[in-house]
Amino acid sequence: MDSSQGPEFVKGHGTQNDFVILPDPDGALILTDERVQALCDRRRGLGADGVLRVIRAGALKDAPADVPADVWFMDYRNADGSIAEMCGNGVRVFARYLVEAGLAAPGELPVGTRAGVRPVRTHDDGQVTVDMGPAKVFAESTTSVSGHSFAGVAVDVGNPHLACVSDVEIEGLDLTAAPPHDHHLFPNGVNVEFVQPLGGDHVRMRVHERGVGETRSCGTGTVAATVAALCAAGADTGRRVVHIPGGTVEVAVAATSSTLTGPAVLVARGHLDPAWWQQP
Ligand SMILES: N[C@@H](CCC[C@H](N)C(=O)O)C(=O)O
Repeated sequence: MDSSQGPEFVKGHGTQNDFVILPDPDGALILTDERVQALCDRRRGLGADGVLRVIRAGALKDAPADVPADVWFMDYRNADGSIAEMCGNGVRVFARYLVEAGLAAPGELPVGTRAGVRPVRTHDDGQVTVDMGPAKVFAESTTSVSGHSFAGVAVDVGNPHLACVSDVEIEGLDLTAAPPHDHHLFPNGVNVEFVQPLGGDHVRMRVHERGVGETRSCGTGTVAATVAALCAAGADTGRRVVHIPGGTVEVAVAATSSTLTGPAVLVARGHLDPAWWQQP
């Protein structure tokens, strides 16, 4: 890196869930909560829902032991600086970056995450498929928004979700504040999805994300939404086309795993100003 330049960044999104990508293979950057918050701030920073640091698993102290040291690891941070175990849209954008940067060949590639290694496949049409691992229902719970009460299922997608299926018109829900949740069931917070069946395999979804707020899409959330929609239809496995404000993804749920397929777009590349990086 030229000493007159700050760290390199790339901006990208998956169905408008947007991220700042920070290439940092050896873990040289000191990625404080304050820097993540500033990077994600849409006025004083670049603006994003989260940060994806690109680091070799062997260079990250808290990488899970089952992630080989030479695998590229997605060190994900929410906009508030908090660490989350998994980010489904982020993994797609991360894989797109690895291929565009010449760090991985197109096609099948592994990505390390705090939920373990996730196999990813990049497609020539710009779509990316992630094997999201098992999505496990572990309880039932409730929340309430805009005067409506919602019953939902707690789903572990590597990170925690409460996915609520109803016939309520979700467009009108006020998601400016975090929906209330059971703190005993979700001691580390929760992502809350509101799911509206549209007929056939199609559902509409909105989400309030832990550590971010309402986002235009949440990949792990679309998996939780699909599990909940299948449950509501009396099924354990199947597929759903999930329509989120930022676009459309396809989710398939099998007995022991799930896949998420959707677009991944790189928007811009550049370098942070060195003075800004020192005092964001
Ligand atoms: N938007 C992400 C989820 C990011 C993490 C989530 N906010 C959490 O804290 O668990 C996705 O695409 O899955």
